[in-house]
Amino acid sequence: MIKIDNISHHIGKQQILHDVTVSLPSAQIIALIGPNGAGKSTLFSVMARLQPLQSGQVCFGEHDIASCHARTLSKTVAMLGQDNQVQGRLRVHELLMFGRYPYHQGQPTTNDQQKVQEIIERFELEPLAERFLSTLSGGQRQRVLIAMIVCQDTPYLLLDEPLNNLDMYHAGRLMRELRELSHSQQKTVVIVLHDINQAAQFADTVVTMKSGQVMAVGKPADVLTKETMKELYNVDVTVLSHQGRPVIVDTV
Ligand SMILES: Nc1ncnc2c1ncn2[C@@H]1O[C@H](COP(=O)(O)OP(=O)(O)OP(=O)(O)O)[C@@H](O)[C@H]1O
Repeated sequence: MIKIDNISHHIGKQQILHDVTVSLPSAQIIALIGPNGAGKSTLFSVMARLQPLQSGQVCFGEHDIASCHARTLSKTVAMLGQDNQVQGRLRVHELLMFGRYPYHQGQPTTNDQQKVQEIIERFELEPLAERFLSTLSGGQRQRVLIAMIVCQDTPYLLLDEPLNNLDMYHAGRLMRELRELSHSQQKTVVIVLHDINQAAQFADTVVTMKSGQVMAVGKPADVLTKETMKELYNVDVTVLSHQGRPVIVDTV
């Protein structure tokens, strides 16, 4: 379980997060949704200790981020941010091996090589494995970055808009792979999504955020309602149902 307790965060004089308190269940896909500027990325940065914890507490299972050793944290939580700079003169398989760094500390073992190969196959990256990152398209680069995060093999993954640049096939493939990882390997995947229907189709739990606060937590069918969409995005929608899950149609 991820326990987020009373997290407030200021940047300069502006308060970005207001007493965020939420418990997120393990071994699930948890979609974090909300309008632009709601504080989703800021919350992720605080959780992954990329920004200092100003108040409150975050625990990934038994690990409290305030006291957790850096190497332990890097084996516990992996995060894909929105602003990813990658070194173009690296080949894809070399970048994936970077994801294994917390384990090999610069000296990869056969186990690390096997893990990288497994992820290359799982994410259908064989045709790209020898390519330099500088030669990849935006969507290909995004797929490789996500694969690197998965190579880190942490029980908790924080993915900030991973579907950016992905076409319909690769977006669906990724969401299915993440669901498989969460259910068969008990990984807890928290994923910021702007595509509400991806959240509706794949999430086990949906968390909504607005103005630096958590508004609701629950199953997609309970949270993704006409009223919630109006409150969050000021958009009028029709909510249909497909195989027991909501489908949101913008009806403006
Ligand atoms: N470095 C910064 N300096 C000042 N304000 C910032 C900074 N970083 C973020 N903010 C502000 O904090 C608020 C929350 O931003 P954040 O990136 O966390 O939102 P978000 O929910 O991830 O948005 P989006 O969906 O647009 O990615 C926004 O109002 C943003 O302008």
